Amino acid sequence: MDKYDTLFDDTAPDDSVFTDKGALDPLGDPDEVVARDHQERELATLLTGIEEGYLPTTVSIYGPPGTGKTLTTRRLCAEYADRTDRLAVEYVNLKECRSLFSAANEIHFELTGTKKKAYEGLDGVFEGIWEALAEYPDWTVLILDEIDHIKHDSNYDPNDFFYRLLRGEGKLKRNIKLSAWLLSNELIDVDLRFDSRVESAMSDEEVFFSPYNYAKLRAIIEPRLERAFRDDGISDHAVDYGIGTAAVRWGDARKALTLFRQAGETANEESLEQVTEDCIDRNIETTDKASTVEKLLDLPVHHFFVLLGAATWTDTQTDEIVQPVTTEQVREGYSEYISEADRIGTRALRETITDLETMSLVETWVESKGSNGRVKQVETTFDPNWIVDIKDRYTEHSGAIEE
Ligand SMILES: Nc1ncnc2c1ncn2[C@@H]1O[C@H](COP(=O)(O)OP(=O)(O)OP(=O)(O)O)[C@@H](O)[C@H]1O
Repeated sequence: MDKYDTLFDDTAPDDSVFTDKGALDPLGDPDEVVARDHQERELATLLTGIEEGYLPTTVSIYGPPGTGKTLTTRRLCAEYADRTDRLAVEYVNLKECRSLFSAANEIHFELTGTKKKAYEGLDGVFEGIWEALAEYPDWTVLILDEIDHIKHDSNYDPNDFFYRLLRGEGKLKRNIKLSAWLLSNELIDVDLRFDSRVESAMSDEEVFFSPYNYAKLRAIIEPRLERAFRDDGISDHAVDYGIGTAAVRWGDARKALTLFRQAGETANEESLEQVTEDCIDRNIETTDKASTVEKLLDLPVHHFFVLLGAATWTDTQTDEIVQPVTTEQVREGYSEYISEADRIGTRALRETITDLETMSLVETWVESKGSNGRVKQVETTFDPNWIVDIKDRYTEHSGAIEE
């Protein structure tokens, strides 16, 4: 027996509580969309509009993470496209796009399999998009996932992107019937503050995905638990408790699946016969932390360092992080990380704090300080050590500038 035999022997699951752990993979494609009847009906009504010759220019599909927006929208569109020759559906995820040019190019790539060169600019990319769509069926739904990752960049602002997408000359000239379905956590026009020409080109259609309550989460999770765990691999109490906790804390199916997978791993590590409530309890914070860290790593550079600025004030005696802090302290903390030439001004910093509050990463409130007037207090909604711990990872991941 060589060292690898021993290694594989040691790590092979032994009396595992799982029979098919993959059933808890949130990226896996479930057989059925459940508990979204209302949204499925709304989306189907929009799609069947082509039978009367109408699809809205835009549909805003929004709601918190893990509420089934991507799954439901893609599934509905694919099912309908299978039933008619008149509709094509394309899906593009914009999460990794660092500029508006690259976002448009990603759409171009999805339609043609090729990318445009930078010198062709946004106009060149959109011309390529319209040329490609001219060969498509009568109607096209373009699903743009994580559209909230689109931000102002040094060459274009989101209005330039949307105006071309909705009212591009090449589109009007070729009479292309394109409906852009915009998936995001916040309502996109509120988030990006569109100008009036973009506002007027957008339709009012909105479909909201609310956080899952206990009953809905149970309908989604229970069939997956049955596949994932062996008979008696998880106690009924743990199932109730895990789903209840996930519904109250997050309403997010992705986090609920992750919580049960990690709880199962804890049971295995401790050679337990069953996943218990205690296994669930011990993984709640891990699940919270994993999803917060993912969110933090995706923040734009100044948002990240402003937030870090709010998380790095320490007590000189105990070395523990102190919160809440004032806006002025946030600014000082932020200045530690970003060189003077690259820093944003006070007004932009205040707006960044407001953005962070909208993303539920900080809470703020105003306190009266007697003769010193009223002072805004800022506190992270998560353990501040989490952002301190990932500073280097963030810098590597984003190529951010540091002093
Ligand atoms: N209604 C549902 N029926 C079955 N599975 C679901 C449902 N909702 C969510 N899930 C599971 O949760 C996973 C995450 O859902 P989905 O990606 O659609 O969420 P989302 O709202 O688009 O999230 P985000 O805003 O983070 O992109 C799905 O891949 C699926 O495994």
